[in-house]
Amino acid sequence: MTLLVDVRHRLGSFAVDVSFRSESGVTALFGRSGSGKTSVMRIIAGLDRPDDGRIELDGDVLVDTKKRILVPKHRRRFGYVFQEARLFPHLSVRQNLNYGRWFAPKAERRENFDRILDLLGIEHLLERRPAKLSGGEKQRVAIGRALLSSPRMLLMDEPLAALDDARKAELLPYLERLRDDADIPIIYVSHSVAEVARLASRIVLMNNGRVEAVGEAGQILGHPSIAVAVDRRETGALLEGRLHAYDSDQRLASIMLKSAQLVVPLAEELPTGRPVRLHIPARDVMLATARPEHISALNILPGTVVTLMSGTDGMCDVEVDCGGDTIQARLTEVSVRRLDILPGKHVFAVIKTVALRL
Ligand SMILES: Nc1ncnc2c1ncn2[C@@H]1O[C@H](COP(=O)(O)OP(=O)(O)OP(=O)(O)O)[C@@H](O)[C@H]1O
Repeated sequence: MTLLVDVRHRLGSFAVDVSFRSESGVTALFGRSGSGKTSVMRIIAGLDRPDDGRIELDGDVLVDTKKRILVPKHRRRFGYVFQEARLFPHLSVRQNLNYGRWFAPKAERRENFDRILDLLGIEHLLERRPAKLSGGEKQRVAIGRALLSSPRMLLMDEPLAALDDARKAELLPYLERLRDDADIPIIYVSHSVAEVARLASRIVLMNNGRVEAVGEAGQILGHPSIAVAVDRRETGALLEGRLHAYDSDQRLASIMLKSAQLVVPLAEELPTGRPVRLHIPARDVMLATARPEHISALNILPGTVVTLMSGTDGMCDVEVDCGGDTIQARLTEVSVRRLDILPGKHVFAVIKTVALRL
């Protein structure tokens, strides 16, 4: 699946001018509040007509202002999930789900009801009314309803924003399953680095109505331009690995990276071999020039300094290659000078275990 977006649109004093391509998997529209994410999503959805531009999905032209083509919203066959679930309160979960199914063209009304119930873990909720569901359960039903319309693409606008942290944590694994098993491309609007780090395959970084950068999630989250979207405190490296082992007594998982291993807190066991992602904020990484001893940190990785990027705040971000994975550490300029940190120097990256979360 390839979505091509190249549009310009004025909203009062705010101007949207974006151009990007999105492939399958989850493409996150990521940026600060007011950067224009929802405005772009509305144009893709067909809720707003852009002043100028083109949108194309797999060669199918949805918008071409020059040729006066504007495929209406209901013909675009997209599924939508918003911040709030917007379920019909007077209908049961089963009836809400069937409502979604009704929108699928008959020829494409795939018999995937059971598969979707299983994917989202909602089979036990079928006879309940929305008022008797938690926020996370409501969102799972809303996602199920969207999927049952056999959409060509799923548009999700901050689907976790209205949930508390516990419910967010509960819903995230379902969104991961959706990404990995449902075989449907997703455009996901978010301003949360934790969500995007966990879910996005690609990131379209938005700033003031424009695209600041586009690329693989790890590449964008580790790039200095990410500062337009997140506070510097949150920036860091995104690493991919596999669950190697789980210690249920200590509730610690061991994650195999390219060649290094990390220990990460994990409340519930996951199958070994499962791919996982870890976002390691640079502020939670220290550097030492000799292997530290008598230290509480469980994660001490040998590596080689690759680059140094000085900020304007007396801090310096140091990239360290640890056996093929690049980790970022934020140090004061004073420490950089004191330890004589330079490209090529051998160091040990010390990562606080409790800062890591799967
Ligand atoms: N219909 C409109 N008329 C005028 N200005 C608008 C209109 N819709 C949005 N805006 C402005 O456009 C800018 C971008 O808004 P948008 O909702 O797209 O941002 P966002 O990145 O999705 O933000 P948030 O994360 O807060 O939802 C904001 O300054 C907003 O006030």
